[in-house]
Amino acid sequence: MAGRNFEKFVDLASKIVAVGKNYADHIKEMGYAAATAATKAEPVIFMKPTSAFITQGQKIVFPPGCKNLHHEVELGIVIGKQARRVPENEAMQYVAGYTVALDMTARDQQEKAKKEGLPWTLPKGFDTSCPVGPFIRADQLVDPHNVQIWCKVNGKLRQDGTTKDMIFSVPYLISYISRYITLFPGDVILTGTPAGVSAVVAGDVIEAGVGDLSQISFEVARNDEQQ
Ligand SMILES: CC(=O)CC(=O)C(=O)O
Ligand SMILES: [Mg+2]
Repeated sequence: MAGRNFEKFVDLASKIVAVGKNYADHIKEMGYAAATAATKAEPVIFMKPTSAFITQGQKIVFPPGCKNLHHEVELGIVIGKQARRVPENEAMQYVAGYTVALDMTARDQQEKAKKEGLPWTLPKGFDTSCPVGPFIRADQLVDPHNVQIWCKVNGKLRQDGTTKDMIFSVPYLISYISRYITLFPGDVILTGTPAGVSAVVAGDVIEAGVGDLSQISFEVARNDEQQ
């Protein structure tokens, strides 16, 4: 990790690994069955392509056919060195830092996929579905399990959570994911969203942050190819 510049982690990343159902209040608002001791050992994992990344100055664009686009604010973990089958008690050594991220979700298309037992690749992985903020060095966020994550739409607070409420911790997630998928420097893990997800329309401005350490502002645009 030493000597490597993670300010532009988006250019280094080879993948985005996302965690679902990591906050009990979001599990409840989505109408999912409550987490049990059994489900607690098994986080929900899905992926977004790196073409989903956008950074400040770019716009979030509705994917084709989507009529219900949701914001999900999440703490992003930026991986600092190759991680394969990492034990939980060593996992924090693999963290270069953090960022604020939006897991933009075509909710109507995700609900359809869920009903049909199909993957969430397009509802979660379309171009512009992963806006990210500035890099936060690991030493700037000493306790990633005690920081506010928030999201406003047009100045109105919609999500106001704390990472204290994550069901699966940062080291658990790195350890769990790296048992199956090797993580590389710059890769980003999205750690799940708290309650308050809601719909946005073209012209809305979404602001989000991890405490006051990393903040973003993105405008939502319609898709000009929209039928
Ligand atoms: C239901 C979801 O969309 C899962 C997810 O992304 C989450 O953050 O939770
Ligand atoms: Mg999410």
